[in-house]
Amino acid sequence: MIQAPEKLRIERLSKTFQTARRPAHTVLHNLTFGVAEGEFVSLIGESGCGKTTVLRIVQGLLQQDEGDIVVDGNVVHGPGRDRGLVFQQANLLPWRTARRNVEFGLELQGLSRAERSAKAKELLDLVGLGGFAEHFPHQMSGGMQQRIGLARALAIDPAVLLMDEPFSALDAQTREVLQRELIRIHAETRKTVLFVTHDLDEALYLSDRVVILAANPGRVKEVIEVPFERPRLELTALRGLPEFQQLRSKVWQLIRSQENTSGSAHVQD
Ligand SMILES: Nc1ncnc2c1ncn2[C@@H]1O[C@H](COP(=O)(O)OP(=O)(O)OP(=O)(O)O)[C@@H](O)[C@H]1O
Repeated sequence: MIQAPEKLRIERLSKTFQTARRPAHTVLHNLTFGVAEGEFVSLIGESGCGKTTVLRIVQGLLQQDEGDIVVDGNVVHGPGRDRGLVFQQANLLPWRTARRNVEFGLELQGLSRAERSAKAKELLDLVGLGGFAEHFPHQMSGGMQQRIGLARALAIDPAVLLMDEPFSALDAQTREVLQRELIRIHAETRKTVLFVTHDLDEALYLSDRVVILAANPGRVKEVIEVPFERPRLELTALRGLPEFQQLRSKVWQLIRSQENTSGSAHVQD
């Protein structure tokens, strides 16, 4: 149950794409949900149902046709430091060290060099890369680069952290390690997180609630409370619980019922 105040509110969001070569396509229609302070919410739904579009609108990179994005009770317009985004690819600046990549977002804030460096080091410690501050991106694995991307997003101390399939390009083992790390970091920072994934187990493992989107147009189909206590068991152990299997199967049925009505579902079973 949500007890904390709402940190992020997505209110009656609608978006239609108009392109010269395709008929108008309404991707989102009247999409409404909220994320409470400190809560971890995942968005899941079939491929093309509009998950990334929601995140881009929340981030302010894309303009909605109708509806509001409300952060801390204020309607926001355009990008802002109150929202940090982690993408599928870390997109680090290759000529900068890990520390200087994390410092990037701090440079616009008028902090002194010493303050920036101290903050970046603290965040690199948080993501487990304290010993790699002076390494360049090409000297690091994909998983390490994603950790730096997370540290960079956290550097601006956003009210809401937006994550768009941040682990989907990683191998299964690295992915599990980073999922575990994200649970720890979320527990330590108590950040409000909106997370997009194709992976049902990942959504159930990480989240307090899972918002299932229906497609064409994208809208909330159902919101599922994830009842497993924190700190959570390892994913492998969680998967063994009958409660987990039942919940998983319920969510899977909800997603599949969309697939039957509207075509392809690319949610990982
Ligand atoms: N800039 C754009 N112009 C036109 N159509 C777009 C644009 N961006 C997204 N779309 C369309 O909007 C729909 C939703 O795309 P979106 O990427 O939000 O879906 P998604 O649920 O994140 O998909 P996936 O799970 O495959 O990443 C798709 O049909 C896509 O082709």
